[in-house]
Amino acid sequence: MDLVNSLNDRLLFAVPKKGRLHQACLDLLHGSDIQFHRHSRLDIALVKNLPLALIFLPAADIPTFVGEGRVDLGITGRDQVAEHEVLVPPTATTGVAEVLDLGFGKCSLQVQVPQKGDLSKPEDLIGKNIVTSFTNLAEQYFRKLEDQQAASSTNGESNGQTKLKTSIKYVGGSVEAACALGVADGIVDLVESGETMRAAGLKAISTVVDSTAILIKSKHPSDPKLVDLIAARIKGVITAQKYVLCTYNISRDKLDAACHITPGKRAPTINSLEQDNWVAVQAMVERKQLAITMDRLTDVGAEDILVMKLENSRTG
Ligand SMILES: Nc1ncnc2c1ncn2[C@@H]1O[C@H](COP(=O)(O)OP(=O)(O)OP(=O)(O)O)[C@@H](O)[C@H]1O
Ligand SMILES: O=P(O)(O)OC[C@H]1O[C@H](OP(=O)(O)OP(=O)(O)O)[C@H](O)[C@@H]1O
Repeated sequence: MDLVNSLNDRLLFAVPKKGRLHQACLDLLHGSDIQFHRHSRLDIALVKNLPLALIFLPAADIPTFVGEGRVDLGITGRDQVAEHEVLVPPTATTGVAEVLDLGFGKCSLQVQVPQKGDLSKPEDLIGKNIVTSFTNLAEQYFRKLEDQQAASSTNGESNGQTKLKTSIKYVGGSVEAACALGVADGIVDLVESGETMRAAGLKAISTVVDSTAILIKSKHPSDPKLVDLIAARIKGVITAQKYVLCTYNISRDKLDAACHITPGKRAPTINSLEQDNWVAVQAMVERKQLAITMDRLTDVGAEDILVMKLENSRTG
């Protein structure tokens, strides 16, 4: 099969080929009924049931391919998009547009320094050595810091474009080792639980950007209708993961209090029961609020509270 020719007339969708976002993306594709078979060692997979091809790329490269318009859609971290967009002028016709926040892959890009030592605030790192995988964001961050410092020492007159005093060096991974190895005074790296940072004897002193995985599209996708369809399917899966369906019985005189606790996405569904003055209520509840919602429903007199997992959804 001539794989490259069979990409013609297909929407191209980039997915992280490895790393922290890979499995969650595969689960999302599965939930969206995007069916494909990926041959081993091949980074392209044709989708069987839609005019779509998946391109498996490193998360860091996805904003470039989507931003240049070579690929129509992609999933990557907001941090990676921010790193790429630093170099895209605001008026450019290239670059990416965010379609949807996917909620997973939560982490923060933070400035970190050794726990033991004299460095305690970002300004202390001006003129020192920084190691990071996010050189554009780090340069932008320290440029702003240096400009602010220059402006305050010259009563507001900053000359803006002088050479950066802080040295920013790129490494592709294991950034946290740089301070212990004497290569850096501080690092700019991702933190989720903070375990990696603490294990390396580091502490965070500032946040450059907060991140989650996002669905992005090029500014001129080849098939905007198909982009909308894929986005709607993915949104359906994300919403189904975020909410559960809660049902309960309650007497009519307590209904107002109960509906206040479970207002649903639009409004709760209320059906009369055969028993006088009793109704059955059905409403979507955010999964993370579930336990507290059930406690409060019980307090106002709800009975027979049942919770159901959502398989998929299409909501407004
Ligand atoms: N610890 C983490 N917790 C949550 N999300 C993370 C974490 N680390 C990274 N991410 C997200 O995943 C994206 C890809 O990072 P990751 O380090 O997994 O990629 P990679 O360099 O391609 O993979 P690998 O590190 O396996 O070579 C990051 O840009 C960020 O958005
Ligand atoms: O706060 P934590 O939960 O410890 O997670 C943060 C770590 O996760 C990522 O690295 P990853 O493990 O993906 O490997 P890498 O260093 O090769 O990028 C990131 O670069 C941090 O090192």
